[in-house]
Amino acid sequence: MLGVEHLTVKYGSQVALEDATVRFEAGTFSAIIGPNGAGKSTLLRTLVGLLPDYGDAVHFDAGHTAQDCISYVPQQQTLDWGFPVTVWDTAMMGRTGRLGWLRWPGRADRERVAAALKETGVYDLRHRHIGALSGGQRQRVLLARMLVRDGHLLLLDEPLTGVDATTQEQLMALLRAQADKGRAVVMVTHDLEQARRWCDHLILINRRVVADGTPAEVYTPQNIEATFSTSHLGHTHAEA
Ligand SMILES: Nc1ncnc2c1ncn2[C@@H]1O[C@H](COP(=O)(O)OP(=O)(O)OP(=O)(O)O)[C@@H](O)[C@H]1O
Repeated sequence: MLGVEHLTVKYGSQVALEDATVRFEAGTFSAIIGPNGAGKSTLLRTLVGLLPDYGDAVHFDAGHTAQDCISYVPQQQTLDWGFPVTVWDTAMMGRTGRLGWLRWPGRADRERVAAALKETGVYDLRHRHIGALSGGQRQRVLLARMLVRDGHLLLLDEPLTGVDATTQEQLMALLRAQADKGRAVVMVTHDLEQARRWCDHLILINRRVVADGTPAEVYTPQNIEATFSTSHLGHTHAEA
């Protein structure tokens, strides 16, 4: 449904990803796993279209373009939580557009937002400003904003960061259910155990794709060693 072929991404002289070829299918919950600096966010950002220089390496199935089918949830800490909007308005942005009111929300939009906030467990907080939420509550609001877009492809960058164990399980179940409805769900995570339990497709990366397949195929001591034995965090040009 969506994939990259022979993708190499450089930031200046630094190689963040090298010759990566991966594919994500509808009805599948995929996890991209690797250490800090492995290129996970870079892969996701390329898929979303945030690195337009590499757009040629991204492939969609016929009839789709990125804009009409992707719902992207960036890392929570990259967003401005001081912005004076409520939980309700933030979720509504998933339908009406981020900058201003591209169109006035109608009854169907309000019903969709209410349902998503209930599904993610933050409906009772809908009048609260997003700055006054806990980390786990913020993550739930981001998921609600993703759900209301009703995209076919859900791409999430570390959705479990700062979330307690009970909430993590709820969020995983919610994403699993989205895949079971026929959507392609792709999550970046550090949590190999969690991914193994909930996902049906694992991709281990450490600048290169180390392993790609079902949890049974991928989850081997050799693959884990090869993925996590070296971190590319802080790699310099000389090291690369
Ligand atoms: N905008 C940028 N400019 C320069 N270098 C960058 C940029 N973004 C990422 N990098 C570098 O590219 C490499 C891959 O980064 P990326 O964010 O994709 O890794 P990651 O696997 O998501 O890491 P983490 O688990 O720490 O979030 C890192 O070495 C990082 O320092």
